[in-house]
Amino acid sequence: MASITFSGTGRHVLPPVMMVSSNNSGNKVDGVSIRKGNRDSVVTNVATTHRDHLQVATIDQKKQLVVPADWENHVAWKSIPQERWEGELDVQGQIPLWLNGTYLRNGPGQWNIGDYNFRHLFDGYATLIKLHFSNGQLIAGHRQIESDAYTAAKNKQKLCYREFSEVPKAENFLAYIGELGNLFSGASLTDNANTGVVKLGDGRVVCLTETQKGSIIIDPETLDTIGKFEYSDNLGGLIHSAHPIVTDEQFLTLLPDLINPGYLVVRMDPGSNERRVIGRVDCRGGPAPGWVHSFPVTEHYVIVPEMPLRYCAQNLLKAEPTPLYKFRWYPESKGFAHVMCKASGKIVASVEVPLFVTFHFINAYEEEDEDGRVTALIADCCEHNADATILDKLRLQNLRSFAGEDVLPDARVGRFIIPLDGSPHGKLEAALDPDEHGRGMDMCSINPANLGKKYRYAYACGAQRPCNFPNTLAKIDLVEKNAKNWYQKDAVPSEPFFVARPGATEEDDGVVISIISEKNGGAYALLLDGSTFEEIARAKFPYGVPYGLHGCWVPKK
Ligand SMILES: CC1=C(/C=C/C(C)=C\C=C\C(C)=C\C=C\C=C(C)\C=C\C=O)C(C)(C)CCC1
Ligand SMILES: [Fe+2]
Repeated sequence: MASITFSGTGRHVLPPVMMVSSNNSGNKVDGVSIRKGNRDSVVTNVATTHRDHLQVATIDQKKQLVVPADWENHVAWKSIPQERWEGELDVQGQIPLWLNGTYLRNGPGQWNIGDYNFRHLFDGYATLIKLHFSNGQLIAGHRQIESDAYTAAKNKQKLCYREFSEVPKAENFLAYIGELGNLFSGASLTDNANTGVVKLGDGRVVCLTETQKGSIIIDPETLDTIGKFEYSDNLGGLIHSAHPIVTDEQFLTLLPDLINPGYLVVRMDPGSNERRVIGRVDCRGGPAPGWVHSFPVTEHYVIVPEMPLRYCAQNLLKAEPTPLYKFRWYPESKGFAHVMCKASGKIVASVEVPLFVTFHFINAYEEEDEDGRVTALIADCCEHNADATILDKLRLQNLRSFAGEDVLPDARVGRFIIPLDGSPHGKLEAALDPDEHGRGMDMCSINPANLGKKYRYAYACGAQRPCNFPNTLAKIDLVEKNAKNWYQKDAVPSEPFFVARPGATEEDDGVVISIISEKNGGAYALLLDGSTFEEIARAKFPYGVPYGLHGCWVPKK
């Protein structure tokens, strides 16, 4: 393997040892192996170019290694240094004594196999973090999820499954033909459950991604991988929404149908592995269903968003990523919102809406007239101004290279107004002035007691510009239409997750948990007061924790 160090004049801290690697002869970070005791010597096989103040070192295309000179400092985009860890953290401030339980956060935390570097944020192998709160104390830990994709990569030291942007290279033509077969059967799709984690009504904790096979049961205490969550029905299909709606009573999700463009709306009861069909929505645009990373519900309805960013079979088959990865933007196919009655499965509205791009719905509720009749549904989401280029902005090279440059596309709280009176069109507008949260907005949570109901507060990551990635935590007041923002220079915070105080009557009575990755290689757990949005406690990790995606709360039994 090429032994490389960084060119340029800056000092480089020796990065930590990587796990997906069998070679212990040198230190490695994201596959970059560095000769011990000789950290500032010459790069092998690497060309250095200068872009403004940044030095970008690139290696040959086959290895895809792109190492900006300063990326090694920001721990947000750096693979986690070891496979597992657990220990008590020193707490500055006061953890509320009522906060007893475990916060779990999932996300892609390992972006390399040996010296092979992944390209996209969403490619990384799932890293599960826990923060266990008990009587004011905090035990933290992390562990890699043992998916088939991760285990195979570790054992064979190569990519074996199709990730978000990474595709295993076929060794010859026959292998390529076999690969195509594997793609159609789903065998080559990843089960790398790196996106979310949910606690089902029966207590099982499941990590999820977009593939159905990437539903993996874990132990919330030890973070052990228990095994696959096998759906026992015959509904088939390969993908589902990465964000099911999960309550103590039910699990609702969408199964996109790529053959006959549409979606099945399905429900699963606690204790069961069998999903039952509530109803089906046929797409109104084509040629494929829109990507449904998430969807919203109200008390009585499921809203099926049909986004013009649609799954794309050709792109799924390609060996090299396209700018929109497995998707394609079809503005001419338009955007729609379909409304299905949860009880009957009937579609009660299907309206055309302005073009939109969203990964995450925040919440939805029913608007009533004075006689209590539901006249419209309101659905809020993190909306990227109908600009799908956000996907490419989340390439690791962009995240690592453009820190501090104002390249994050604008985003807003997109509010859909979906009439139920038979009108053919719905509306989409900003729920508040996007400048309130720096025109950046994603990774949201609410008080779960308000799921599907009229609500006032959303917590999300926002932006303090200039930035290339959301870098604040925002408490958004949808009634007063303003936001409180938490910001710390060079910090990359993950999704602010709201935990309600037991017995609370106010919507924002609780704490907000986030994990902050720091430029200097550090990381800490942060607790903000859900009401004042002031810091109440922080606890430093003894090692760098990268950025992660979504979390859940497992209360003490
Ligand atoms: C989409 C498909 C796949 C994989 C998807 C994965 C692994 C993750 C998607 C995660 C998303 C959309 C997270 C969104 C985060 C948004 C952020 C941080 C925005 C910030 C901007 O302001 C498979 C599994 C490869 C299968 C095909 C489809
Ligand atoms: Fe998500």
